Parts: sequence; structure tokens; C-alpha cells
Amino acid sequence: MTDALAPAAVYATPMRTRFRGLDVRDGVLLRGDAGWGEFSPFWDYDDAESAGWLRAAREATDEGWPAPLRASIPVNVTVPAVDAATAARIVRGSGCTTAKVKVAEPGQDVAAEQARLEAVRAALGPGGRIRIDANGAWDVETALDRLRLLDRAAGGLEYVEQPCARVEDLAAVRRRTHVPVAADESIRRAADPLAVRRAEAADVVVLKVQPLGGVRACLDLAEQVGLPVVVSSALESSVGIAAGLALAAALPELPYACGLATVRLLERDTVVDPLLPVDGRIAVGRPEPTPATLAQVRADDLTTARWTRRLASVAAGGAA
Ligand SMILES: O=C(O)CCC(=O)c1ccccc1C(=O)O
Ligand SMILES: [Mg+2]
Repeated sequence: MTDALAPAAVYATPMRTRFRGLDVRDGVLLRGDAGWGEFSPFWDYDDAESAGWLRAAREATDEGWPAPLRASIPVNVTVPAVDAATAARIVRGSGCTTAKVKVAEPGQDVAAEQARLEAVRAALGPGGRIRIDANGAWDVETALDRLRLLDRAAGGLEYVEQPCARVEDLAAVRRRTHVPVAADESIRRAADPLAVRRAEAADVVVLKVQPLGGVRACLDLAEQVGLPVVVSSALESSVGIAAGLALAAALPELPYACGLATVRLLERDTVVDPLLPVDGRIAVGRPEPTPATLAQVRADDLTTARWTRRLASVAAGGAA
């Protein structure tokens, strides 16, 4: 059977602040009977790793999502590895009472991280919550050392996301610190996401809809892992964020703020009503692109050709 999978649009937008090494975010929008879907694996992901991202997009276009159990989702403001004054400005402008702060960025020292966390605490006030994300950059001893310093600078950490890359190292850190540990890459980039549970390596799991193959796949995984879930974005446009909201809205329990307030990190969005937080929550919804919004983010011909080829290639692999 030939696959008529073709991009309805290819988008590209500059980032407001460099994040995860990205200055531009781009991807494909697909359209089906159930609505719009986003396929936007990062460029360093190969076809095999991008297959889940395509399953998530096709769930959005062909099936839609399970019924929501809640109408709005509490979210964290995401603070890139910026200077202290910029971090404070991002937090104050967000309306959120939970902040997730990037740390362990290559080339930055711990003093800059302490200053960033002190500024975020001052901006949030004593009632706010602060979590940090090290993206697996530390070894066990470095993690324990940094957690002591950064927990103090933050006036208390809600949790640390992926302090080390390996599951056994997460488990070792978890045994030796009072800061709760969240697993992100150890879930979404692992051959066996349940290894985290078996090793008792985390207190919380971060689930991202695109890399994990869709809302239903994430609901199944949440049930199997049996730990509290934080739904987080893969820096999608609002079309992709809508899938994250659908997951957060369908989980039986949602004890933490989710990392879905990332549309603000993009200069432009694919829809008329971007999925931005108001008073720390995003209303569950599914805003749609229009010809006018798509014109604002239309990728150039070269980018469009690259995504069209990539989509076909991932789809061909997935069909095998
Ligand atoms: O969790 C958030 O607040 C935002 C999402 C986020 O941090 C992220 C976005 C894209 C790729 C990786 C990550 C990450 O959690 O490391
Ligand atoms: Mg993370």
C-alpha cells in the first residue's frame, strides 16, 4: 500500500532564547480526520528514534485523544541557562508559581547556576517551587555536590530531573540525597523505560508524548511505571503542545505542574490562540492553524524539502 502521508505544512520559527542547543525550531504539521498533528523530532534523531514521534502525530490526525478528566493543567515556567536577571524576568512575566531551571549547561560554572537559582527564588517568593534539569550531565559525585549547593541556592528544590545519564547512577544519587529525582531521558530515550522502576531510580517520571509514541502509549507507560508523572513538551508549536495537554488531562492523577509552557520560547506559533499559561495554568484545548498563521511560520523551500524527505523516510521505516 502506498502511503499518501504528506506534510500539510512545514513550519520554522526562531527561538527567543537558545534552548537545548537550538536557535530555530522546525517541524511538520499533518492533518487528518481527527485534526492536526505535529511531527518534529530533533534533527539529531535518526529514523528509528523518530518513529515514535510519527506514531504520536498520526494518533493526533487519525484517532484523536481520550476524554479529558480536567479542564486546565498547572504548568511550570521553563528557564533556560540564562543570566540571573533574565531568569528573574522570565519567571516574573510567566504567572507561574513553579519554575524549571536548566543547569549543567556546557561552559557554565556553578556560580552562575547558584545566581540563577537565587534570582528565580526571589522572583517566585517562598511559596514557589523550583525544579532543576541537568539533562544527564553529572556523574554521581558531581550530582551530590551540586545538589547540596543548588538546593541551598534555590531555598529548596522540588526535584532534580535527570541528574545523571545512567539508570544505576540515578538510583545511586537518589539513595544519597533528600532531593527527589525525576527521570526524563532514562524514560524517553531508553530501550527499556521500566528499568527506572526496577532500579528504584526515580521518584517521578517525565513523559513526553512525541518521543514516547502518543497519548495512549504514555497512559499505558504511566500505569506500568506506577510513579507520579510530569508531562513535558519537546518544544513543539501549539499543535504538538495540545497532545501533551491531552495526556495531562487524561492521567488519573496529576500531582505536579507540567512542563508544557514552552510556546513562549518560540518567536512565532502555528495557531491563532497559542497554548500559553494564564495564572500558571494552560486551558486544555486544541487550537488550529489557519492559512494566516501558517503563512507566518512557513519554512523556506530547502527546509520544506528536508522535512518532506524525512517524513517519507520515517514513514517507510515504520511500515516495515
Ligand atoms: O520541561 C519543561 O519545562 C520544558 C521542556 C524541556 O525542558 C525539554 C524540551 C525539549 C527537549 C528536552 C527537554 C528536557 O526536559 O530536557
Ligand atoms: Mg529533561
